[in-house]
Amino acid sequence: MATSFVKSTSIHPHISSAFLTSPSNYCLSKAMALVSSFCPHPHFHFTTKPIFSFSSKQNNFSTSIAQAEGKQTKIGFLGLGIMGSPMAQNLLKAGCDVTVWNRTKSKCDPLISLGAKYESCPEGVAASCDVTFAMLADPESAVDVACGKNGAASGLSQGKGYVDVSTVDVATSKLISEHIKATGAEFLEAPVSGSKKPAEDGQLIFLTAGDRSLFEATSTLLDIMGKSKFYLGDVGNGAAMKLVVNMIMGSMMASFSEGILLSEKVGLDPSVLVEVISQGAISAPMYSMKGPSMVKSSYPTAFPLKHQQKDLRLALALAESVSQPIPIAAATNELYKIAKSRGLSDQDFSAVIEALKVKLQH
Ligand SMILES: NC(=O)C1=CN([C@@H]2O[C@H](COP(=O)(O)OP(=O)(O)OC[C@H]3O[C@@H](n4cnc5c(N)ncnc54)[C@H](OP(=O)(O)O)[C@@H]3O)[C@@H](O)[C@H]2O)C=CC1
Ligand SMILES: O=CCCC(=O)O
Repeated sequence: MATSFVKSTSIHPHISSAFLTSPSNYCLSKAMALVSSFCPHPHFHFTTKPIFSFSSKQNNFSTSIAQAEGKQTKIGFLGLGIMGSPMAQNLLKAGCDVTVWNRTKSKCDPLISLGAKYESCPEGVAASCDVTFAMLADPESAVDVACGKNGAASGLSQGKGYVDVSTVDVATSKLISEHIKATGAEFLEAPVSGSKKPAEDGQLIFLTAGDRSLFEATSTLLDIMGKSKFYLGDVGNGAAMKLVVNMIMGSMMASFSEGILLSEKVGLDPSVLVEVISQGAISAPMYSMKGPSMVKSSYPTAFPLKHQQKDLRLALALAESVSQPIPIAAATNELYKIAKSRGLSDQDFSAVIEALKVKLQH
């Protein structure tokens, strides 16, 4: 059965909710929540450098105890793209000991300047860390980084953990899990819902599955990077949930694009359409966030279009595997393929609207 956990801010009875929700106190309240949600693990303890002094009577844990033990958890992060960079940065800002690697080394530099350590290959990161996170583009890169030459698996052993937060398909996640577990290490898949801004704000939603003990041991870290986490059972369930969510999202964006262009063609102001939608039953943050720039044909990249098409492709294969018809998603996938063929791969997925633009015939 799935279990969901929302980060709690009811830390201390004497701290008012106004204090906790004040922007200037948000980080403090979040960090306090994290300390109170600490879960012990048989092999390693996740501790962060104290950014303030706080003890929780509930679990008898305090940063000072962890310091006295002199065992700061070492966290690895592989893949520093749009998502990986802010996620790793949030771990660093929370005081964690972070070691990074990225295929293009220059993307490590901003994190190194914030205090991150660097290793020259995934194997080196996994060997030097207690738990290693991976945020990679697609199934191919996720497998390569985890299981390839000098991949993370070569540096793993019993007592370590590997958490893959990339969006991949079920078979890929199971394959990675098998390789990781063959080393004696634990595995958790944990794809995320939420884009660039939620990643920056530590507001992601983790869809996890795999070793429950690793889920519990890393919950403090997931809470630094996210606002909630779901534990969904066996490896593959997190990947499947993520693909279903992104299949819906891709179709929503395609339908929204059609609406914007149709409203314009019949002489309506598409900005007013965006406003009307925002007040009604079909309102969604995505429409309000992306609509105004789409109306101006501007697509600043948060979620690259190529990744949305990848997710639709993987969702179609998932549906095929269980003979579930998904005709809307199939048509939507074609639209994203057209957008890719028009050179829009690296733009935001909202640029799919460009695939629907036709020149008027006179
Ligand atoms: N952006 C978003 O809003 C969200 C994205 N996701 C998912 O998260 C994952 C990462 O997304 P995002 O950060 O946006 O993507 P980016 O394209 O910005 O980053 C991709 C990362 O994968 C690395 N990479 C790509 N190919 C390889 C390879 N062959 N070997 C090693 N490393 C490789 C890139 O390295 P390099 O820098 O060298 O290119 C980079 O670090 C994807 O699975 C995506 O679907 C999930 C939720 C939201
Ligand atoms: O995989 C990308 C998801 C983007 C989002 O949830 O806003």
